[in-house]
Amino acid sequence: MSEAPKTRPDHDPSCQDDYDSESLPVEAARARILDNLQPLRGYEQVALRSALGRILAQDIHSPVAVPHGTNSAMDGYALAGSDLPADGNRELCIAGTAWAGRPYPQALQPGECVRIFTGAILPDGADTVVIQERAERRDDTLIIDNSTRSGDNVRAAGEDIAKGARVMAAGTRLQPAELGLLASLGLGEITVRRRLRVAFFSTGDELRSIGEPLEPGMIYDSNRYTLFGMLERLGCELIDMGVVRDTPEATDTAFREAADCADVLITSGGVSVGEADYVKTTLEALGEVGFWKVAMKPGRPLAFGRISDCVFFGLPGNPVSVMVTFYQFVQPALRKLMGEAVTDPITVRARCQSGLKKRPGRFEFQRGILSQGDDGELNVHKTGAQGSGILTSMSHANCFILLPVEASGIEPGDWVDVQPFHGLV
Ligand SMILES: Nc1nc2c(c(=O)[nH]1)N[C@H]1C(S)=C(S)[C@@H](COP(=O)(O)OP(=O)(O)OC[C@H]3O[C@@H](n4cnc5c(N)ncnc54)[C@H](O)[C@@H]3O)O[C@H]1N2
Ligand code: MOO
Repeated sequence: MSEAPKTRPDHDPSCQDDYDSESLPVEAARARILDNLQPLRGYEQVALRSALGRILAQDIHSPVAVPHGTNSAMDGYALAGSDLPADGNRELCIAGTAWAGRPYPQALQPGECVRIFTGAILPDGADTVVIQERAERRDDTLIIDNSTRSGDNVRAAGEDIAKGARVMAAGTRLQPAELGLLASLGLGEITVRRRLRVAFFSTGDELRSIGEPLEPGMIYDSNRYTLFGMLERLGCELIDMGVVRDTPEATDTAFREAADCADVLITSGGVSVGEADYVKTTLEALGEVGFWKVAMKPGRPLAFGRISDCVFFGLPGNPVSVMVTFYQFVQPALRKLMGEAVTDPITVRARCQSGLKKRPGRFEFQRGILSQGDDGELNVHKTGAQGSGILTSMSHANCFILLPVEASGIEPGDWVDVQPFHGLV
């Protein structure tokens, strides 16, 4: 019987590393990227239904008050607050009906009320609605008690949005609530930022595309699919350049092509120090390298630079490193280029239920599963082995466990900072 291979669950063979002085701290790298980028110019007019996920180009000021008129929040009877009894009961004359969309056309006289339905405009002279459960109708007479206060059950004109008020700021990503809000203002066409054109390719002679046979030593190219998903979600216009061979010539040609047609180029692999890693040297030859090493794990070799006007990100080849560097650096950068108002992702404190191995000197983004205990406390545990090639660790996770540079390991029961994927990925 053959012996099963020996595995060390906490051992990460992809990163047996010391962090040299050239590695930038995570925060400095993020700042260096964001400080270097400005939102790109270019707007387009789109129909409201095509605006989902797009970035608003201009502030929106409301052309109308919302609600448009003062109206009833409940089914009942509209009357003047001054006709409410201070104590005991009171009889009022029911003068007519106000329907939603068909207002009662006259002003109320003292001692009168009208039958009213939710959403119907209050007639002149009325400022209060008595709900039907608190009133008794006898033919055209209404008997009310003293349980209603003046102004009850009424939605004032403009209580949600005053006419002329700023309802949305430029830089807002339009979500379903915003589409509804814009529709409530009667706006059918919206000015949004143009889409960002992002070219991407994988490097590596070991990569095969889906459908091709896998010869020994070959693997399927997964990074282009992860990148596709992350970029598509952000609403980018994608230019998928496939797999580029590990040669200086092929890398040079691909860089030039991308720089001609894209705002941003993202590559994966070939950014480290191996003989076949041509990304950094090609970037140096054709453009400028901002930096290429960050004191983090996973994702230490991360190149940032420019080829003329095209912003460049060279992500490491390891599949987890691609995702971590994308979410931590590329995504905020793309958002800024798109003109989106960028906010930091939220972090929460959680009690760590796993022991976590870590060496000081680099920031680590371990993958975790965050849950809430019966006592309401947040707990997190890691998703098994944390190697940079173990993509299931991202698929099973719902958060990053953030381990700061100086941390040297976590004992079960320690508190840790956690960045939930919700809103991030
Ligand atoms: N002597 C050193 N070796 C390495 C260092 C180092 O500092 N000194 N850094 C290590 C770290 S950390 C990483 S991360 C990798 C990054 O290297 P590259 O960006 O050059 O990436 P590759 O060598 O091309 O690939 C790494 C790994 O990922 C696999 N891969 C690559 N592309 C894909 C893809 N599209 N889909 C799926 N998997 C992919 C590739 O086969 C390798 O296994 O370098 C370390 N080495
Ligand atoms: O595998 Mo490396 O983990 O990107 O830092």
